[in-house]
Amino acid sequence: MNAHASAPVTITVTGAAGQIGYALLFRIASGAMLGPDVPVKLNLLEIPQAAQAAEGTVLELMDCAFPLVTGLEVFDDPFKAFDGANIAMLVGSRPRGPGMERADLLSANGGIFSVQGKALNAGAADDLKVVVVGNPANTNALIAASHAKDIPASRFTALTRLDHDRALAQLSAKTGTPVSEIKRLTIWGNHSATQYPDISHATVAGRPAIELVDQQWLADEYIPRVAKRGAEIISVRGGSSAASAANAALEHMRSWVQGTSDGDWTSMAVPSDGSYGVPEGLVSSFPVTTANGDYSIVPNLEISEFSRARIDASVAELESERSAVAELGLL
Ligand SMILES: NC(=O)C1=CN([C@@H]2O[C@H](COP(=O)(O)OP(=O)(O)OC[C@H]3O[C@@H](n4cnc5c(N)ncnc54)[C@H](O)[C@@H]3O)[C@@H](O)[C@H]2O)C=CC1
Ligand SMILES: O=C([O-])CC(=O)C(=O)O
Repeated sequence: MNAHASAPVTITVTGAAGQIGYALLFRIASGAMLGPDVPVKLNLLEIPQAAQAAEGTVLELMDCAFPLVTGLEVFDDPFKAFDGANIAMLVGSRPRGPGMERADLLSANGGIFSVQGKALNAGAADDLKVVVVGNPANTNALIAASHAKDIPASRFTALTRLDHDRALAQLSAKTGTPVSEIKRLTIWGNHSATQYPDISHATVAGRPAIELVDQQWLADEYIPRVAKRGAEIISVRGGSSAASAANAALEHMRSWVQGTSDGDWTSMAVPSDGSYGVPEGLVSSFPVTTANGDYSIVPNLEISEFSRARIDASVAELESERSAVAELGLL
């Protein structure tokens, strides 16, 4: 008799031999993403030069004897790796180094996502869910979606959960309140230094967050700290965030599949439906709730002038990235 109630979910992780891949795969295999009753088949995609290292990770995954793992395979061909994929976690791409902005990676990484969009279109499962982690994540998701004409663009999302979690952690530290007591925080816009971590609708232990902190701290310390945290990690750690990024990617997918809690929301970069004045189609971060495997942008939030200016600035950056990749012929 099959010990598991459900059929295995096929999860393709790209960049499997990289630092995020190494921090992510073991946790997915343990059931931390889809739950303790859901068997998983893991497809690991790498470039040919790194396929052997990914094979080494497979040996280690085997050695964990995870009861939920029903398959483990390494590929260097995206068309094979995405065949039948229910979930695609697009991590594989070059990280930035010190002194670079994420947008500097557009031309280096953009090409990866046009090919992967085509490969997903060719063979992924009908219920496909995609999260793009590789930077610049929002625009890479736009590129992938534009090459997957038969898949609804709404299935292509990008990771701003790490920014969301960083914003929670900083507000928790400032107010001396556990993160579990902080709700309704939002990351708007691009996963870049222009992102806007917004606490105007957030509550801390049931109280409006804006009553607990002063405006100067918010504008001069909190927002830049969260928005530039990636660069801070690179300078202190000597390499870009890995385990925290893997955790955020896992949480992004866990929320999408398992749902957000009542009275709270999370942040995901998703193709805009025109909400909050964000031009349709741009992959921009919004407050979202999730239920039954679908997400919805939280409607009708009041947007102050302070927030409006910041959302607009980040969206303008997304528009310029879209123009840049269109000029590179990547859309
Ligand atoms: N959205 C977010 O919040 C975050 C995004 N990132 C981004 O995630 C990406 C990966 O970061 P790391 O794992 O630290 O980099 P890494 O350099 O350690 O690993 C990247 C892996 O991707 C592989 N790769 C390259 N091209 C590929 C392709 N076409 N198909 C499959 N695999 C491919 C490489 O061989 C390498 O093993 C970077 O672009 C980084 O900037 C990192 C942290 C947070
Ligand atoms: O900053 C980087 O290049 C890596 C990243 O996206 C992050 O840590 O948020």
